[in-house]
Amino acid sequence: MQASFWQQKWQNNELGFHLPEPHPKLVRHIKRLGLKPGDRVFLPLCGKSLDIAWLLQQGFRVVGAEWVQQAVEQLFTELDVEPVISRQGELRRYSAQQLDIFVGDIFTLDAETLGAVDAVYDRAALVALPTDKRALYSRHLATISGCAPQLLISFEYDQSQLSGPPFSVPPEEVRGHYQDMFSLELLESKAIKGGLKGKCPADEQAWLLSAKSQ
Ligand SMILES: C[S@@+](CC[C@H](N)C(=O)[O-])C[C@H]1O[C@@H](n2cnc3c(N)ncnc32)[C@H](O)[C@@H]1O
Repeated sequence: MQASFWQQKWQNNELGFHLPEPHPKLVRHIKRLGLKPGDRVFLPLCGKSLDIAWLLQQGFRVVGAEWVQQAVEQLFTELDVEPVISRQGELRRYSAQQLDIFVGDIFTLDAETLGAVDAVYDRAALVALPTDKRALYSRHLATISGCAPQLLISFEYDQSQLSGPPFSVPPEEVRGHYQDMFSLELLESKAIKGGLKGKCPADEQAWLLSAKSQ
């Protein structure tokens, strides 16, 4: 997926992925990340997800990465917060109290720029990337986050029935990306009511990834 694909989605307001409420699996499973108030949670490919506002309300700090500036501007408008905008290498950083969003390609974000994170929450990030990018992404994410514990939400469906994104990333693929660095626990797997995009039978899965001790 090129930047232009996502730019167009945002420009045309084709935001089927954007939920009108915090993701129920985040709300249900956040405790498993073992976070304390003030801890910093990283949301790769964050869009303007309402999960961000929810995490801030729970007393966490949030850091995100998002390619499309329009998405980030909408996020800050909807939060009713004025960002301080600065340049950081190839990225722009939109900051406010407790919140940093890096605007640009996540693959250009390094650990130093990202800063310390206590957990990663991946919803519609791994599954938004095409096959050839997912292995690169999972390694990059683990590297820049220092193998922070991760709550990952993925989809599994018959890829021949629907072209992504979101792509089907079945359990064996999730394990293939992460099992050398993390212990994986499948927290839940449930059929999506009405199917994915109202068309295709699909399961949505929540995973807890905990770093293996070195
Ligand atoms: C499917 S949406 C999910 C957004 C959000 N996580 C949510 O749950 O609503 C994927 C988002 O990732 C952004 N994106 C795609 N590729 C990216 C990349 N390489 N770097 C940063 N953001 C990217 C897109 O612009 C889009 O907003």
